[in-house]
Formats: sequence, structure tokens, C-alpha cells
Amino acid sequence: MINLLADASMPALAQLVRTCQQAGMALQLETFSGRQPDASQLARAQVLLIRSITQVTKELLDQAPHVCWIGTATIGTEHVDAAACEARGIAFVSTPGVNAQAVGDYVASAVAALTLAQDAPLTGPVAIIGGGHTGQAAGARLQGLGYKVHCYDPPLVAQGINQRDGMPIHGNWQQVLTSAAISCHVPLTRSGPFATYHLLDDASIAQLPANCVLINASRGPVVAESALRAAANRQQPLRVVLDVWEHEPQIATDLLPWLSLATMHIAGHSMAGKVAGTLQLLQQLLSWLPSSELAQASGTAMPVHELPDLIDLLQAWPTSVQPQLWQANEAPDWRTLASWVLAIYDIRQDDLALRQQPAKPAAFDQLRRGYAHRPELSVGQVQGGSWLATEEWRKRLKQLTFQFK
Ligand SMILES: O=C(O)[C@H](O)[C@H](O)COP(=O)(O)O
Repeated sequence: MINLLADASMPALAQLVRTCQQAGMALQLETFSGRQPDASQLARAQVLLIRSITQVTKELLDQAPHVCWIGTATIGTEHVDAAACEARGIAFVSTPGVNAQAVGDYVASAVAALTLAQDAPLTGPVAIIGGGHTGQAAGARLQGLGYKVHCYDPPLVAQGINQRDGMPIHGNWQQVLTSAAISCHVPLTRSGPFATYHLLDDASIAQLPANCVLINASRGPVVAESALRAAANRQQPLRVVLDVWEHEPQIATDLLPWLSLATMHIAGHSMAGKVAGTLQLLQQLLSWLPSSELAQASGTAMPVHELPDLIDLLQAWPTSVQPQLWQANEAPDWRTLASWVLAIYDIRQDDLALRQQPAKPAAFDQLRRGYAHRPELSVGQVQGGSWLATEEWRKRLKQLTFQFK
């Protein structure tokens, strides 16, 4: 028998484990709520399934002598000491790109809400910082909304990559700082030639043009909160959107009145993104098990392809797959597109929810745990006139992930 210890907020996990058990696998599931599992749970576990809030340190590993596989259902991995896992022969996997579509939607919703609030579209190009999965998704959504997008990613440039999905890739930081909007999509790294810790510091933020939109849906410490505080104190006219915070689960409550939009690290929390994370972990676990020392303990090995697929799993959350239909006889203008985005995912509701809570760490965690089953923009379907047949509009609707006939 293999003991799986998992974060309780992993949708679809119980169903997936049941499927494995029905196929004859000897798996036993135990869950923990909150940030860290307790010592007795760790002492029993052989497989650990986590999300971003669980810190896997040497101390945690000391309490988990039987753990030989750790999977995080997230894109970011800085919460896991990967070197310590390797030193103990523990396999460690993550789920790259799994909630990138949700993060792209979040950025689209932020820009839609801010432009409608000022009744004016962005007036210049948009900079994406980081051309990985989430950066590409955010860049595509913004191109779909009609903006010119460029991407700052010196590591990609160093590999000779200068273009991705219609986005020029460059290493010119000044070009970022003169953009009408900037959206951060980098992992948090504290050392090395491309460290991202405090990438947006006081010197950079002070240079941003008036009315610039700055979105951080990557990791809190990428944008120095002290630099935002200084900008707020000098009343610099910026529109800052924070989903992540430098000292989570404690948020910078003093900044809230100055921030345009503030949310509780939920940019990637579409239902499809969360379920896909759980599914991808189980797929990776089933692929690894037969060659591992746990092979015998797990009994019959179930082939990965026998796991249910994402579409089947999502049927348990009908609102996350329900189509949203628009009829448009003429090509939509920027306001209409923004309203379509907000009709599916309205970031302003998440902003309101955070501002209504006493901003204590426990309340932040509770808001995240109880987060609604958010659909992705891909539930949007557009029907209309001849404009839909043009190559330009087909491309833009695809970038927004809307379906069309
Ligand atoms: O790295 C990621 O994938 C995201 O930041 C993730 O959405 C965080 O969500 P959590 O794992 O904390 O639920």
C-alpha cells in the first residue's frame, strides 16, 4: 500500500485516486488543510502532493523519512528545496504551464477593467516580462484585445530566440520601462545573471510613464513593495495590479487604497487550471511508479491513458464549462471586447472580496481556499456577420481563446 499525502484543495484528486484504486492499485489518500502537513502525517507519507503554499524544506523532509516522490500542482517551484530533494533521492516534479490560460485571462480581465474604468484603451505598446507559458498566454490575450505586445526575456535572447507567437523577444529593459502596460511572468530567482528578485525596484518604478499599468501575477518579490510604497508616497500616477505579495500570506494593507486592483494570488485559479494541475500530477506519478522502489507496494500498475481526461473531470463543475454566447453583427470595438472578457471573468469581484476581508494571513488563505469555480475565456462563443470571416479577426478571437462560427 502506498500512502499519498495531499493538500486538501486539489480538486478531482479523490476521483482520480478512486479510479486508480478501482483498477487494482493499492493507494491510500490522506489530506491536510492549511499550509503545512503535521508531523504524524509526514511520518506516514510516501508520496506528497502539494500546491504553492507548502514549503518543502530540509526540516520538512527530516520529518518525512519515507517520502520518495513530491509533486507540486503549480507552475512556480521556489517553495520546494529541489536540491535537498535530490540529495535524498526524492523525485520532484511540477506542472509547467498548467494554469497559464487562467493567468492570461487574469491579465486580460485586469486590462479590460482598467480601460473601461478610464473609458480609454491603452495608448501604447504592452511589455510582457518573461516569455514562458503564462507570458505567452498573457501576450496573446492582449494582442487579441488589439494591443501591440513585446516581450522582455534576456534568457531567451541568450538562446537565440527572438520571436514567439507574434511577440518580438528582446533584452532591452528601457523598452519595458517606456511601455503603456507591463505584465510580469517570471519565476522567482534570487541569484544568477537573470535573477528576478526585485526586478522592478525603486529606480525602475520611478521611471514608469504616467498612467502606466503594472501587473504582477508571477511572484510577490519580483516587484519590490518598498518601491511601490515610495511611488504611492510621491503620488506617482500609476495603475498597479497585484495578485501576488512580497510577504504572503500577509498582504501590504497600507498599499490597498493606492492599488488599482488587488487580489489574493488567484490569477491561476480557474477550475480548469486547478483540475489540470491535479491530473498532470497523477499522470506523472503513474508514469514514474513502475520504475520505482514503490512499484511492488502499489500493486497493479494502471496505464496513464486510463485516467479520465480533463473534459470529463470538469463535468463535476458545470459552471466552469458552460458556454457564454455573443451575437455581434459588426466587429467589436475595444469596449465590447473588454465587456466580453469581464462577462466571463470579472477581476473586480476578486478585488472587492479581498478589500472586504480584514487583511490577516488567515483571511487571505481562507479566501483562496473558498475561491469560486472560475471558468476560462475559452467558454466564450461569438456568432456574427462577415467580419468573423476575416483573417485578422479569426486570429484575434483565437488569441482571446473565444470560439467562433
Ligand atoms: O505557480 C502557480 O502555478 C500558481 O502561483 C498557483 O496558481 C498558485 O496557487 P496555489 O498552488 O497556491 O493554489
